[in-house]
Amino acid sequence: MAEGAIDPAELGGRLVGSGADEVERAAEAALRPKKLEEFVGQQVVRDQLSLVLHASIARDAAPDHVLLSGPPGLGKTTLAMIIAAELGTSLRVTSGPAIQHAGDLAAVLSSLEEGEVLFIDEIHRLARPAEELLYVAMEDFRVDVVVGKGAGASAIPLALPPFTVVGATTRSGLLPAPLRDRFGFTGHLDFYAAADLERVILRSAGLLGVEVRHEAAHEIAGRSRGTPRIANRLLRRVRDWAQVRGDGVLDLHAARSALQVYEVDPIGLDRLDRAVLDALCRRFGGGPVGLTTLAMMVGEEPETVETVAEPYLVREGLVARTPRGRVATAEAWDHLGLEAPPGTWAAGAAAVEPGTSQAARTLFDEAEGRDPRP
Ligand SMILES: Nc1ncnc2c1ncn2[C@@H]1O[C@H](COP(=O)(O)OP(=O)(O)OP(=O)(O)O)[C@@H](O)[C@H]1O
Repeated sequence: MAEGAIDPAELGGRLVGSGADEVERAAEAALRPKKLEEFVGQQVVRDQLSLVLHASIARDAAPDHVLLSGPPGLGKTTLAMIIAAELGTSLRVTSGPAIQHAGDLAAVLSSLEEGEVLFIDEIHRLARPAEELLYVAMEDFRVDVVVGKGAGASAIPLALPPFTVVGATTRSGLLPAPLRDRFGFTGHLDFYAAADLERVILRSAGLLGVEVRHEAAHEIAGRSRGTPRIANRLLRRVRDWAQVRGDGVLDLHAARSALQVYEVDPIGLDRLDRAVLDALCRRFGGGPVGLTTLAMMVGEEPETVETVAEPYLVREGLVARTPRGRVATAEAWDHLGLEAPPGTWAAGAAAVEPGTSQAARTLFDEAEGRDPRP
């Protein structure tokens, strides 16, 4: 690597993608809040959860099962760890995709100790037989162990000690109602306000032992897509820049220069996001255009465009999903510094319906199976 170059290998992917790989998870571990009071923002969920936990501690009983829903990188795993820590118990971790058969889940459940917290990430991806086993375990603290095969098979009930399931999901709409109903408390994590992300950045900078100016924290927060994981990731990249090309202090100049190197624009769009907008507006006159065609134009798989770039573009009101395909909103044209020509969807939609971005968000929420935001 050339002297002064910044190595993006640690990222293992997109700088502003909200998922995380193994390498990144290790970097994140050091920055995780350990107590509820250190968990920044999400005031409503924090208050509600605090009541659930303190009541259970006062009663000396395992709390109700907890379901945490919300997009990736907003703190579901962190909250699960905090729940176990606040209860003074240990956390067992598994995930929907890791459990292939009901027997795998039975093995995990039957090894739980009294009061332990079982964290099931991506719980909406559990296979149906495992789901059914989980209902019974959550409700009756019992698993039925099947012995033998075929007509001679019998189920031997095995009592489990009281425990608490913390389920995390990015798609709560996909959870079957019987499973959702087994959770006594559901907390929905929403994207963070910029002021909260600034606090996340200042806290993380303290833990990393770097000096960050308020204006720099503000700048990074504004480009972090409402997501603490991205805020921490951008902070680490700005730290790299400051150490390699600056004087080690994370000031506004360092923040802007580093984020320019990584092509993260002032509202947090990266190269793929901009390529999608560009193709939509310049190549397809603002759409509507089908996902496959759009993906082909930007040289990506349709799934990548749909799951990686599109959610944020839709949330920001730059792209709308209509029954006839993707369309660029007036905000998208604006962001690219272009004027929506007459006859485009944006020009027409803006004239008919002034709250274009709200309309786009509503479409997105409906597509995600969530209630449209007010
Ligand atoms: N409220 C918060 N305050 C401070 N840091 C936070 C907060 N929420 C998340 N973080 C940080 O963001 C990173 C990602 O959080 P976490 O892994 O808990 O997200 P997640 O919702 O479980 O994501 P995924 O669904 O991808 O597993 C962690 O490093 C964590 O420390």
